[in-house]
Amino acid sequence: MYLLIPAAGMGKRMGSSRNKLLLELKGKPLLAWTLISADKAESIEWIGIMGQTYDFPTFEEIINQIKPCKPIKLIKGGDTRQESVYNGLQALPEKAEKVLIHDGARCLATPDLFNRCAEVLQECQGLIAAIPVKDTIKIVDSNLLITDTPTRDNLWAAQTPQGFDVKLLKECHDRGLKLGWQVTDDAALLEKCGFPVRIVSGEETNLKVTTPIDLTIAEFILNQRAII
Ligand SMILES: Nc1ccn([C@@H]2O[C@H](COP(=O)(O)OP(=O)(O)OP(=O)(O)O)[C@@H](O)[C@H]2O)c(=O)n1
Ligand SMILES: C[C@](O)(CO)[C@H](O)COP(=O)(O)O
Repeated sequence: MYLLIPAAGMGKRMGSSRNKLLLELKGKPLLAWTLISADKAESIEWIGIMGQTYDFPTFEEIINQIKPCKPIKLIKGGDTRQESVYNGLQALPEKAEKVLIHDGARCLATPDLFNRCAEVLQECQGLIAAIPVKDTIKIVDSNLLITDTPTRDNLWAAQTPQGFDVKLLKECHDRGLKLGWQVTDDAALLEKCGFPVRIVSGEETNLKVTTPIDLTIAEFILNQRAII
């Protein structure tokens, strides 16, 4: 299975002056934790990382320290996650038929989650890891007045890995580019094109490190894992 890791963001919500994936968590950059887990997943045979070119020297240092047993390719990222994934898809080896895409910022995903997604992807064209929403969600208008309360039973919080047939995902990305769609995950492109996307049970601990409090929570989770 081929894996693409979008890692070209800025981390605005983290308030960081550099790519948040280079911030340290228990003595290692966030990206290192993501790579270590992907490298441990037996189902993954090749890893592409999309980054801004000015971060490549630091990415190379991280890779040299981890010494992954899989080939790693650095790919120039874009201005949005969507563009970064688009570039990643163009850089896949020609023989790649299926691909998993996993945010560099989801640095706590376990090897088991990668393996489970890879296995299910053998039987479908598109999937995402997701977990049932625990809160009651409100839809609000521009005046902060509630307009609706969707039934929680139908609500799932999207995570990554997300996995797809390479040819189909490329077609959906091309269509999105042509029609100016802006989406925050790859599944949304398949949805808009009318293709089914399956849910795979995600992990509650698979948070996306987005704001400063997420770093504290991620450290707590890693400390718990070290004890067990
Ligand atoms: N131009 C971009 C923007 C985001 N990403 C990646 O997409 C993932 C999810 O994005 P997010 O958590 O939103 O990261 P940032 O864009 O860095 O954060 P922010 O939106 O707060 O600036 C991250 O691994 C990020 O590096 C990317 O590859 N290319
Ligand atoms: C793909 C994703 O991680 C699923 O939760 C998320 O949509 C990334 O979006 P963001 O807006 O870049 O945080």
